[in-house]
Amino acid sequence: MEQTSPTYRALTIAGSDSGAGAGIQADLKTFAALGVYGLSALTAITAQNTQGVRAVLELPSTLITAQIDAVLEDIGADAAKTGMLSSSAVIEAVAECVQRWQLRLVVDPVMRAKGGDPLLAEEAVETLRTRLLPLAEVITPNLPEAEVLTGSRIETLDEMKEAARVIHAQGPQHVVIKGGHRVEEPVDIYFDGEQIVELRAERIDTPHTHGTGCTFSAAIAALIARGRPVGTAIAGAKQYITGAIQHAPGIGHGHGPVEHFWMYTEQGTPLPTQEQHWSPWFNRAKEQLHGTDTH
Ligand SMILES: Nc1ncnc2c1ncn2[C@@H]1O[C@H](COP(=O)(O)OP(=O)(O)OP(=O)(O)O)[C@@H](O)[C@H]1O
Ligand SMILES: Cc1ncc(COP(=O)(O)O)c(N)n1
Repeated sequence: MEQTSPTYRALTIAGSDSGAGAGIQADLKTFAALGVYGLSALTAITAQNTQGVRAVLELPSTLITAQIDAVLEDIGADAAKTGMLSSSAVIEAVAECVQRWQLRLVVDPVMRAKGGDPLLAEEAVETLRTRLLPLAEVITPNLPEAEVLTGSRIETLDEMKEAARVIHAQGPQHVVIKGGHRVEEPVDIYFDGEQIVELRAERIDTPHTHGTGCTFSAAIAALIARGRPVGTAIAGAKQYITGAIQHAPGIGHGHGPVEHFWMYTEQGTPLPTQEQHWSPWFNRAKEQLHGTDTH
């Protein structure tokens, strides 16, 4: 088959969310929505829904390394992102792979789920800081994560800007402090080592923000994989996550997921109702079916 455009590839190294709003599932949907072929290396399996995390199984580090090596030896990745890494052992294994494969890396330093359940062991914060932060091209802490990484309370925009500088000094080339947890507007602070930029958006009044951090960091990785400059990738990801929250389908009884394919919907109509988009191949399927005994 004739190839019309390059196939961009991005790898997510993260945990599975059975509710599919966050984690590896959110990342793969984001990659697909942004036209990037998504690869995945699972770090942990969680039994989770929109209301909370019920159980967690961390996978052996050797299996995590084996997944990364398997996909990179064969397919390769133009960019990668990390999500839930759960322990020092996992972080060590992932850092070793990132170095060996020279990956362009977006780190979402996931520490807790939206409902407060821990997703990273406390003992692992130091390993995250010393082993992974220096390898990160971009890091995207939310406010509580930035507080842990800086050891300071962060409330005001000035404190967010100071935190971005402190975290930048720990190794990442680009720092985005996410403001989703602010009571006021969800302003994100972006520092590239020289300039501070405020990324502004209106607060959307909704409980459905499960997986916003995963989706945001996956969008940055996807846009980097597509060859966009890092600053453009970050600003683009902010627009993308804002639209995804705006079009959240409103499912589940807690913090519901966002709509990853929002820009392909018409006025927010969910995709499955738009059968005209798939009518060419679906009509072929119906023709085949009508050619047999089963209707
Ligand atoms: N209610 C909202 N309205 C508009 N933007 C939001 C809202 N909540 C979060 N955001 C944006 O979504 C992105 C993710 O931010 P957030 O602070 O929620 O990350 P997070 O806490 O890591 O997410 P999660 O842990 O739920 O995956 C940021 O760009 C943030 O500004
Ligand atoms: C497997 C996994 N990874 C990351 C998150 C964080 O996302 P959120 O804070 O929206 O719950 C999560 N809940 N589960």
